Amino acid sequence: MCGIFAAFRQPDVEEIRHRGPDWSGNITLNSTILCHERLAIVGLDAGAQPITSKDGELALTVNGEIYNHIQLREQFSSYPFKSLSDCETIIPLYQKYDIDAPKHLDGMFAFVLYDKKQDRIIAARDPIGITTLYMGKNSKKSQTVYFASELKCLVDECDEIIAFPPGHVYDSKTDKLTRYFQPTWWDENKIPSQPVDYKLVRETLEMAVRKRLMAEVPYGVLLSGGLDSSLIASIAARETLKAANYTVMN
Ligand SMILES: NC(=O)C[C@H](N)C(=O)O
Repeated sequence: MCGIFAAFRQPDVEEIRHRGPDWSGNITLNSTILCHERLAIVGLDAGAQPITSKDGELALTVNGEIYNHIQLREQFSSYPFKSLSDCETIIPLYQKYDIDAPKHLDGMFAFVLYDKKQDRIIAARDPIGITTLYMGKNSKKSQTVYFASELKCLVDECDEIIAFPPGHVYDSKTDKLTRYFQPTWWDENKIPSQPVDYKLVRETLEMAVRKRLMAEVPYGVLLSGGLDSSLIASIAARETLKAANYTVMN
């Protein structure tokens, strides 16, 4: 499991080292530090983080898997990607959409992006909070904001800590958290009138499992033994076999 840590306008701290374990990286720009402990899943050889933009003005640290990264690469075909990392697609998304960037991601993620020119930090967490992220402040350093995958990175330094709310984005420019995930089904007045379409349920579940199998490393399924996990395991097994046959035939 990857781990991230960021201290906006206050470098220091080493508490996330135990995660990864494939790579440890950090970058300091102005007085902001971003750290990354990597468990390599996609873009194995060149996906080390923090990732920077070509001009070095943007730096990014991510714990997550971006399922629509191939589509995003196609969308930003003129962006000079440095790696095959799924996470690098967040940089051109930020350049185009600013704090709306997370709206265009399909995945589980927690990321922190630092914009050097603006001395600005953006952080976001996936729509339902699959990936952990905490945010902290220290009342004696009013300018400083901390982010980390684990609470223990922040407890010694911060006197105010929150679990970063799922589906939100933080912007240091306004010092505000904004909800970006606003699904239409949240409107309690919208009661679906369509009868259940079991074929659609099946296809949607299959698609959901398939897109999570994008790893370039071996994977497994943690089973509780109930109906849901058994279904997921059987779809995963079938999809893996299909992919293996396809690879052999080609
Ligand atoms: N695993 C991660 O959280 C980061 C990225 N998806 C990688 O494969 O390196």
